[in-house]
Amino acid sequence: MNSIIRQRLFQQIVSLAKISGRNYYIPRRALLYVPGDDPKKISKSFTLDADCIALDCEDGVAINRKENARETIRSFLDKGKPTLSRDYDLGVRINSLETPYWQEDLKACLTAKFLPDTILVPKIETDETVRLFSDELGKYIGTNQILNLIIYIESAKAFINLVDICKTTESLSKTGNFRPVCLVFGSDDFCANIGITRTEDANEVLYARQKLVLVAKAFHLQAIDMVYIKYKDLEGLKMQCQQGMRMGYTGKQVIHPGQVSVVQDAFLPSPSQIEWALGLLKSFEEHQKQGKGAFTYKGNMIDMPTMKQAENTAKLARLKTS
Ligand SMILES: CC(=O)SCCNC(=O)CCNC(=O)[C@H](O)C(C)(C)COP(=O)(O)OP(=O)(O)OC[C@H]1O[C@@H](n2cnc3c(N)ncnc32)[C@H](O)[C@@H]1OP(=O)(O)O
Ligand SMILES: O=CC(=O)O
Ligand SMILES: [Mg+2]
Repeated sequence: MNSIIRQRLFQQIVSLAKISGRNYYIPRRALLYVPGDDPKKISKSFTLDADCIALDCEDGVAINRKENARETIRSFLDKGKPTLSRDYDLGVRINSLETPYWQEDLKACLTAKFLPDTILVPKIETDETVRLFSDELGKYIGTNQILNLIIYIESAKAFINLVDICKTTESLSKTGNFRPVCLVFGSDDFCANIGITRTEDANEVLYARQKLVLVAKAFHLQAIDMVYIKYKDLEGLKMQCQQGMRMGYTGKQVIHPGQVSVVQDAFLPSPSQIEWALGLLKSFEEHQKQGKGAFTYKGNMIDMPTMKQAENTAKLARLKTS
């Protein structure tokens, strides 16, 4: 029941934003990977209600299927983006710019009859890579067309260069034909890169996971959390979503249909959190009028920072639309 109420709330907010004509923000709570060489899975992905579908040319596709993946993706794009009951983001994850595949991947999707909404670029390690991507994009699409760009940070070197990567991306986007929208924490590649393996509590990636959020927020980007590869364990997935959300993540990568609704539910505030936030904000306003900066609400001392936290909760839904 709670999830139905939250889903309705979410829909209402999206509709309101559209009516008011504000710049429409695409929420990406679940970013679902679909192997690009699997037409059956691609068709299925359009039935799953995921906020973001990433047709994958990269690690979900075997080396000897790269060509097949880009051709399959192109044939789906040629048919046009399927209209679903609500808006979603349709993207293509190309291969890393360090590989011999990425230019063909980009060409295949940018010369299709209909463009994807978004290009997801994995394993970006330096701002030079962003320049290279921007130049290549400019060969195919005009200045009146803007694609969303999702950047993957998944190595030690990428973390060292993260601020430069974001600064250059922001600056190039002012004149280029892309708009940076998200940073993704590629935890699995990150672990491989620094020579460790993932554990259930994810303590080994804590610093990197937090750093990604910090920089994403500084550049007004959405932060997409790591994949939960034990895809049949939905309780574990929910706990990891809540952990990520508490850190400031706005969404999570998913690999299986069963993960979509768990993640999308987890990345909305619960009705009780919304009620708490709205009650607190009302009470704050009344106390301000009485000249009281600090007061008690439901047993807790409230002042300006707590009010701002309540505002964050109340705005979370609005954040998805502004
Ligand atoms: C670290 C990273 O880079 S993560 C990104 C790269 N990895 C990926 O993209 C992996 C994506 N996921 C998958 O390929 C699959 O989910 C697997 C291999 C993990 C499991 O696949 P299956 O054994 O087919 O799972 P399962 O049988 O439970 O699937 C149930 C249904 O969902 C479909 N399905 C499974 N995964 C997906 C998906 N990612 N997208 C769309 N549909 C899917 C199956 O085709 C099947 O459909 P059906 O019931 O109509 O026959
Ligand atoms: O691309 C994602 C990852 O975890 O690696
Ligand atoms: Mg990766």
